[in-house]
Parts: sequence; structure tokens; C-alpha cells
Amino acid sequence: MSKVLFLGPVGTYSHQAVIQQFPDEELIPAASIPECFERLVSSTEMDYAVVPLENSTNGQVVFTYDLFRDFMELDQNPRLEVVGEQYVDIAHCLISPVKLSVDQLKNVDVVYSHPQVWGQVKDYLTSFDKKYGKTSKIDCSSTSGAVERCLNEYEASGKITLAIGSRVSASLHKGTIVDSDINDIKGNTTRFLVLKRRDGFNKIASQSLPPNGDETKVNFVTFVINQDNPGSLISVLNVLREQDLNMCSISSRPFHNHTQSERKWQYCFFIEFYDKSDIDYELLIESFDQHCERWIHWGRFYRNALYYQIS
Ligand SMILES: O=C(O)C(=O)C[C@]1(C(=O)O)C=C[C@@H](O)C=C1
Repeated sequence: MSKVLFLGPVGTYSHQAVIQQFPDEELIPAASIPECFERLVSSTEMDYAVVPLENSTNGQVVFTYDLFRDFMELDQNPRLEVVGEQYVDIAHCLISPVKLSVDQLKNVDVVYSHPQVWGQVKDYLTSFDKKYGKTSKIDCSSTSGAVERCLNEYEASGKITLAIGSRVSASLHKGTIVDSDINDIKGNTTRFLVLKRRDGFNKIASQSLPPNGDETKVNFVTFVINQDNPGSLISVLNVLREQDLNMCSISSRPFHNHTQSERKWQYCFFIEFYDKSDIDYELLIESFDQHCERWIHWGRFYRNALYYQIS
């Protein structure tokens, strides 16, 4: 049986993602997203990790992006690769330790959740605060961790706080649902990546989970360019055009340059592009080597059919 790391405790959306992907494997909760990466690369006992990458409402899960970036900064010989993707419907609930009256709701001044959640429930919390009075938003390591904290505090001291998490997290921690489906945009979805330790050094990642309803393959690459050369980004993207490869995402995060130590404003780019049967990987490697200061091909995995779901 494989061992699969996810952001715990049980009841997180990451837990849901890992159940969808690996219903019959041993699921191992980790305390943070960095811990998922670290334990996967450092312990051969672990087989996979499932981590959130982006949310349809508020975009990048920066913790995960920055880990790929940090791994590239430290070592151009990647120690893991992306072998699949998973999608989870995110329907947030406002959760309390016990059933609350309107007066009790007015006395609540703290809401706990994972930092990624605030941008998904901004309008809801603005009108909640208008109705019941201003609340402080306190970050927790995960949504289920937030619900656990809210319930534990009530048990220990009788203090009433609120948490935002899934219906499952409410029922696991025996919380009461004050309001459900509170995300501002219906159809709110988070995309997760499945990671595996890399086998030796290879410039093109080669492991992939079997297809999950779609035969399309996605390549995931990070790179850094010499920004002082006009057209340097276009040169990299032209590599894709030359081989008629369709890019399906591009984003960037700050890069902490080690070669030009005084430079602050440099970027790490993240691109994804679709595979083609006649892709010339030798040429691709050569072109990326030529146009990038450094680059890593992180994965070549099947598109999950849930990607196309419209809700
Ligand atoms: O806290 C959780 O439940 C998680 O699995 C993490 C996470 C995230 O980091 O994006 C996953 C999905 C939701 O968008 C909110 C939080």
C-alpha cells in the first residue's frame, strides 16, 4: 500500500483531494504544505504528496508555488516531480462550537481559517461584519485545523469563536454549521497536484499516474531568464510556438537570485503547456538551456477530466 502525504488534519480540502485520488492507499496528514514536500523528498517511506496549487476564485496557493521556486533556487537537480492533478469543489461553511443566538453572534470577534480562504469569502465576511460587528481573521495551518482550534478553545475556556471550513470538517470536529456555501463565487474549485519523488536525474520528468478520463498530457516548467535582455521572455515562449505547443497557464513569483546577489526584482516563471505526440524533447531541452538562466521540467502528467467541469 502506498503512503500519501497531505495537509492535515483529516477534514481539510487536501484530505478530500487525496481521497479522490487515492481511495485505497494509506493517507498521512502533515502539519503544513512545506512538510509535505520535505517528507516526500527525504523519506523513501513516502510515495506521494497531494498539495493545493490554485483556486478558481483567488488564484495561486503561494505556499506551493514558492516551494517549487525554492527547490529550484537550491538545486537544479529536482528531487520530485508532478505526476497528476486533482480538483475539489470548495463549498465553505461558517462553523461554531455550539448553536448560537443572534446576540451570541454579535459577541464573536474572531474567525479562524486557512489564509487561502479569506479571498474566497471576502464579500460574505464583509456583510457578516456589517451585520454582527467587526471580527478579526486569524490564520490557521488548515481549514480543519481552524475548526479544531475553535472547538478546542470552547472546550477549554468556553470562549466562542468561529471557523471556516468544509461540512466534513464541521462534522468530524462536532461543530455546528452557522451558514453553508458561503464562498462568494459558486463553483469555487481548488486544483491540487500529485507529487512523487524523482528517480535519479533526468531533465524531462517521466513518471505519470494513469489517465483519469482524459488522454491530454500537461507539461509543467519553471524558469528564470536574464531580464536585462529585451525579448528574453518571448524567446522562451517562442520555443513552444516553434513546436506548436499550446501554453495553458503562465504566472510568476519573486526569485531570490543567487548569482546576482544585489538584485532584488527578479522573477521565476511558471508555465504549463499541452503535450503533443511528435514533441521533440531534445530540441526543447536545447532551447530552454539556451534561453533560460535556469529551468526545471517538473512534470508531464495527464489532465484530469474534472478540469473541464463547468459549474
Ligand atoms: O486548509 C485546507 O483545507 C486545505 O486543504 C488548504 C487549502 C489551500 O491551501 O488552498 C485548500 C483548498 C481551499 O482553497 C483552502 C485551503
